[in-house]
Amino acid sequence: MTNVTDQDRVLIFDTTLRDGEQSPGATMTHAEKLEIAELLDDMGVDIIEAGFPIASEGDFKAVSEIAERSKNSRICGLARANFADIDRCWEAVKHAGKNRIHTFIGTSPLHRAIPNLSMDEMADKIHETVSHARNLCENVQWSPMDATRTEWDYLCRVIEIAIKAGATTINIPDTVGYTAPVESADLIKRLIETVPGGDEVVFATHCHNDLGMATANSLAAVAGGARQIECTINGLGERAGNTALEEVVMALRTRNDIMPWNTGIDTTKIMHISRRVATVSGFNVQFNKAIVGKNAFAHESGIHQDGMLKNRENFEIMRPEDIGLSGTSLPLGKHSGRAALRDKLETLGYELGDNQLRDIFVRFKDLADRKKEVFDDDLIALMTLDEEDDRLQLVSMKVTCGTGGQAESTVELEVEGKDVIATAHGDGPVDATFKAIRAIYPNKAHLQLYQVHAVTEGTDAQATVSVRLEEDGMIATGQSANTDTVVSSAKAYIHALNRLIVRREKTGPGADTREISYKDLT
Ligand SMILES: CC(=O)SCCNC(=O)CCNC(=O)[C@H](O)C(C)(C)COP(=O)(O)OP(=O)(O)OC[C@H]1O[C@@H](n2cnc3c(N)ncnc32)[C@H](O)[C@@H]1OP(=O)(O)O
Ligand SMILES: CC(C)C(=O)C(=O)O
Repeated sequence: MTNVTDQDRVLIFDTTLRDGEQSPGATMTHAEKLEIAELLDDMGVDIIEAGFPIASEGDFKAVSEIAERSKNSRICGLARANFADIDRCWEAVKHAGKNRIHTFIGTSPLHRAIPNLSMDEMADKIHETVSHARNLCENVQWSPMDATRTEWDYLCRVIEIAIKAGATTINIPDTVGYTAPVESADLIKRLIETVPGGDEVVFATHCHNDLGMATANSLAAVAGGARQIECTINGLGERAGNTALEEVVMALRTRNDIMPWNTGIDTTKIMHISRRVATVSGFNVQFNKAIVGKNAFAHESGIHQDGMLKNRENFEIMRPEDIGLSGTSLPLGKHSGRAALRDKLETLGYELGDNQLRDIFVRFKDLADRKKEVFDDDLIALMTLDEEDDRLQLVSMKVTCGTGGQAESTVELEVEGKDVIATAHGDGPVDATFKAIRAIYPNKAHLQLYQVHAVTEGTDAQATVSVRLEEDGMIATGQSANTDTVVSSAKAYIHALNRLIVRREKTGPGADTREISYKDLT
């Protein structure tokens, strides 16, 4: 085992600002780095790897300022195996109340070939550089890069040298995401047991996700005796990324029965920092990403929604509140059932009997078949529109429009039980459609208002159209919601006309002296 005093405690080492920033395109500004470091410090990250100070003036300044501002976390910088890197790193991290120099060199046969060093020459370099780092800083981490592809005997030898030279943490990087969970646990366990002094340092695990096993490998390493997990927010990092902080932390918390190790992370801060890192890095989180994906606590299908409404534990192993979300989301879509629809309508203030629910459910499914997600406004629009007593009903319509000529609209209406078709041309598809409706049902009503709102998000948003007609001082308004703006416009116009007809009738005999005349143009 390691020298972590509390053997149940796993240290969280966050490298979002170093390995995370190495994701092509994820570069963050100075101010953004300071903000993320503050959030990491505030959420209880034990060690923040704030950058690679020799890499650039900007990295040096960022690490220095993060070190100056740090409150609780230990601030660490990365350095290659040479004095210049280590000195520069120390210059930056020395401002922190708690600091660390992290120095590394590639120890696998492939990586030894890069600087063209023999095994003995590399061993000497490790001794020199770790000793140098330790003379500057009492907290030194050493990493044999590509450890999981390094020969066992050589790995033991160089780790022993680093420990003797003063390293306090030995990190075992799976640099190319090559290892598997069983191997990861076994490697750490055997290193701790075999390397002299192995039980006096902290062993750490640094996994990459090339085969999608970073989280599993990190947790297996902890089972093998590692007491520090290196990770990043949202799993940001080189290639397929690093172990995701939110995954290992929530896994340890949720399955503490079989993984009895704790972290110091305030998990309620996870969602906020995940969103900030996504924004500043420009790397959106995939919808189905564990813990922080948009769908991680969302249930659309009817059977799941019904189960959730009866008991959330039916389909949730964590509480969304534990990561800082306000609650579960039950988005309505084509897979939803009556239970979720009724629940949602009730929260919107609609109390429905069974028959009403049945009717609205049919209309809801019809809409959901045309739309990815049905939002609250969609439901309100569905509830508001009642087409029961309409004299004029839209049967079908077809519109041709574009460049090089007037728009043409052919509309088929059912007028008091009889189907009538008219074709008209106009200045755009809506104008042509209104003219076709007027050809079928002539009237002298003036169009006082025509308004379109996209009430929901996306290109498949529902367009809510409002139309106001005025005839002889009588005003009638109509509304409609549809994913097709022109269809929505036609329906709103027809809705207003229907209301006008009712108004005329309500003003008594003689009020509507005009005959309803229409032409069958088919
Ligand atoms: C697995 C990891 O994530 S390791 C960290 C990787 N991160 C980065 O590389 C990001 C920051 N890096 C940089 O800004 C630049 O690479 C710098 C400033 C560090 C170096 O830039 P340059 O001097 O132009 O070198 P360049 O990047 O072309 O090559 C890397 C050099 O470092 C050497 N090197 C690589 N790792 C180590 C090491 N651990 N110890 C000593 N030298 C090393 C290489 O052999 C090569 O040296 P050479 O130029 O003498 O052949
Ligand atoms: C510097 C080391 C720890 C690294 O990032 C890796 O090996 O992936």
